[in-house]
Amino acid sequence: MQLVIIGAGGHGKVVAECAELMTQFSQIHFLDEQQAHLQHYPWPVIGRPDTYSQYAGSQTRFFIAIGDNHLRGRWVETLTEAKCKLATLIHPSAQVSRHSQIGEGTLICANVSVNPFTSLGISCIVNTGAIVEHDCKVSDLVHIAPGCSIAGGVEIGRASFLGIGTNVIQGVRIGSNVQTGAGAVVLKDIKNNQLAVGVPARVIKQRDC
Ligand SMILES: CC(=O)SCCNC(=O)CCNC(=O)[C@H](O)C(C)(C)COP(=O)(O)OP(=O)(O)OC[C@H]1O[C@@H](n2cnc3c(N)ncnc32)[C@H](O)[C@@H]1OP(=O)(O)O
Repeated sequence: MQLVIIGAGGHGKVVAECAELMTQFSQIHFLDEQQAHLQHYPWPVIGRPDTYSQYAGSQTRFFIAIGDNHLRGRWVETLTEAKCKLATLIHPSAQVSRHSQIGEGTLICANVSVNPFTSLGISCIVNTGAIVEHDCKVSDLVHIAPGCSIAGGVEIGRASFLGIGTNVIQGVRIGSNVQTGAGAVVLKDIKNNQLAVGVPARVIKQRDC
């Protein structure tokens, strides 16, 4: 099975290394706009993203290594319409409960813990060292940045981004397209399309839908 990763930026490197450590892909390639500048990579950059269909087939899995949640979502739509299959990548050092559900195209990075009866949607990023406790519902396209701790029974809506080191107490509901700042401590619900920062987290801005 070969893996074709769309996006060879910083996040792409983390994705490729995770895939390499999983040892189930015979080849790992990138598609990126910056093909000419990335020849030093250990994983070849074989074309631009818009050439993806050339690589589709039963022996190929795709992974979208784009940090922007909304842009990643557009790629999910494109690849799904083209019937391209997405890989789900789980770093060997991660602890993922067998009683949790992980959606297609999701990345679980090094030293992450996902506890029982938690579900993660399609094309989420659970970044390095994050903890997602029991009974959480994490919707599609959510990014949980490195070092976040999400307590039990938390809900996180579509395409939200929890900034690095965010802590969320149990039972909180975070809407869709929410962003939290680095180090935020979320003690109460956050509605859709809001940016919240600080300890405790307070909403400071509306985000574009
Ligand atoms: C592997 C990886 O690298 S994954 C990526 C990890 N990266 C992150 O998690 C980034 C998180 N980003 C942040 O925390 C940013 O500071 C953001 C998104 C909150 C900034 O949002 P912006 O809309 O640009 O806000 P801006 O910088 O104008 O700040 C607005 C106010 O919030 C304050 N503020 C910004 N970030 C924070 C924060 N994390 N905590 C507390 N206050 C903050 C600013 O000081 C400013 O206050 P002021 O109005 O009193 O001067």
